[in-house]
Amino acid sequence: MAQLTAPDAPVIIVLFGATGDLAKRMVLPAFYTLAEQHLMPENYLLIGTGRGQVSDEQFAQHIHDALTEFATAPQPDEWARFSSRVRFAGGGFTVDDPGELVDAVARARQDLGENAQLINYLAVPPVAFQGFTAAIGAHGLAKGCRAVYEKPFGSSPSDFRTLNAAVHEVLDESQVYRIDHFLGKEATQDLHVLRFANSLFAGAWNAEHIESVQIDAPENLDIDDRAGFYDATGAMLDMMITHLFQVAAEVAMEQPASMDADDLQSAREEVIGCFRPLDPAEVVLGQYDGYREVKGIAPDSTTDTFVAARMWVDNDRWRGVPFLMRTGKRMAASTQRVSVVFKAPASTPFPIPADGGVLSFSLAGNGAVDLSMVVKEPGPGLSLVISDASIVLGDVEGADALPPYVRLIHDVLIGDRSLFTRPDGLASAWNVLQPVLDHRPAVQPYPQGSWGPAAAAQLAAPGRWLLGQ
Ligand SMILES: NC(=O)C1=CN([C@@H]2O[C@H](COP(=O)(O)OP(=O)(O)OC[C@H]3O[C@@H](n4cnc5c(N)ncnc54)[C@H](OP(=O)(O)O)[C@@H]3O)[C@@H](O)[C@H]2O)C=CC1
Ligand SMILES: O=C1O[C@H](COP(=O)(O)O)[C@@H](O)[C@H](O)[C@H]1O
Repeated sequence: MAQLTAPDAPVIIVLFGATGDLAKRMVLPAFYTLAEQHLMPENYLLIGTGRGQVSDEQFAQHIHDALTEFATAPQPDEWARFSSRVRFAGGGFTVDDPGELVDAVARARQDLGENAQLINYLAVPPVAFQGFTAAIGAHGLAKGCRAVYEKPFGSSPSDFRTLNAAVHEVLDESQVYRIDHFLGKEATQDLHVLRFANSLFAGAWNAEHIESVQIDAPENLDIDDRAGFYDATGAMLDMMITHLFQVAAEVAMEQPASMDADDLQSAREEVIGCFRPLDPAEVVLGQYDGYREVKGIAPDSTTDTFVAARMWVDNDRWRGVPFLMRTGKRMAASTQRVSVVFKAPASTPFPIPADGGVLSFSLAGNGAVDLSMVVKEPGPGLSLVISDASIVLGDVEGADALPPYVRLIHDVLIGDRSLFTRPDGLASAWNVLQPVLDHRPAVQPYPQGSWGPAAAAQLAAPGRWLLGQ
């Protein structure tokens, strides 16, 4: 891959939700990493904003604390350079009252020049997207800006449509960057690279050769201190309609005309239009035992902390191939694996073990690609066994893997939208979910540390989930 470079033009970043959970875990450490790796432009300012009154010094200290807790404690020289570019504009930001933000941006423009690229980063809960977008329009911060929206972009099909229309009243689509950080993972990008660069897989990437696709993202994590957000969201929206659908689209898409941002984005987002609306009978929802006792969760909550689904892709390439998806909190393991299970050969001169041909991608960390194959057990007889070969992406020669938020924020800085989602894809994703929203399956309990409700195993029949059973 081409070496990443810093943009030339000065940048002003306005970070909404700057003292929130996502900001401290991911976004602020990502900006610091970009600065440390000389991937920020020479001149930039980072303006945090929120409803409270926070001084520039307090905000800088907040970032320092976040780096120390969630990344690594910054080196004094680098920190001095970074912290001198940090500001905070408090007092909230609404259509009626811009608080301190408009003045802060005006001062930043005086310092950096009128040609500075403005980036509005909305690291706030989805419920706040619309109000901030309207205020960005009302107070003159929309013209020429790039606007980054966290996920989920909307909380229901109608909310998505309303939000999308409200965003387009203020911003042109080309200004909008909807983040799905699974698209920024190294191994997710290998889903398309490996396939389109190796004829070994390109020719076999279809229903004739593939038996099933499994996208499995169990987590043993709890909901930490995100009870309010999580109880209103649940696993289906937090993970499935967002991350797992985008990863499914990376597996299922047709070859893009080129690797240009528009072509890659089109190939991925268009195939979501072929995902068949889910049959509620092919969806299992679960809630782990003890969830309702978590602080901040309603005692009668029916929120899903687990979802498993069997989805079908209605096009010639994928007809008849189940896409099995599963994710949940407080499960037996934390892993993120996409497995392409190849069919056994139609005729063989010997009986072969099951599950021999599996190409799988570990999306966690820097990622890995694993191939399991049937081989002869070395020795005198003809005994067949399954053996694995693994490519750890971080060990590939020349590897300089970037964490997903670093990669995606860098893409925003240089104006590359290829790894961001598009409204047509999101509209299709909501359509796929609609039957389950209309006829929601009952939420079944499951023990903490398990693989979810027993009914989920049935979705994989006559096969099985490769992980955990
Ligand atoms: N946390 C995580 O691990 C991840 C989060 N995300 C996404 O990031 C976004 C932010 O999540 P997270 O940081 O956890 O959320 P938080 O609940 O921590 O909210 C972030 C900040 O947004 C401001 N805020 C909250 N509610 C409102 C409101 N109604 N109106 C105006 N401002 C508000 C608050 O700032 P103040 O009080 O200063 O105004 C708050 O500190 C969400 O869309 C989430 O889905 C995505 C991936 C992972
Ligand atoms: O967006 C989210 O993703 C995380 C999992 O992300 P990763 O960084 O571990 O790959 C998930 O735990 C969280 O609930 C969800 O909001």
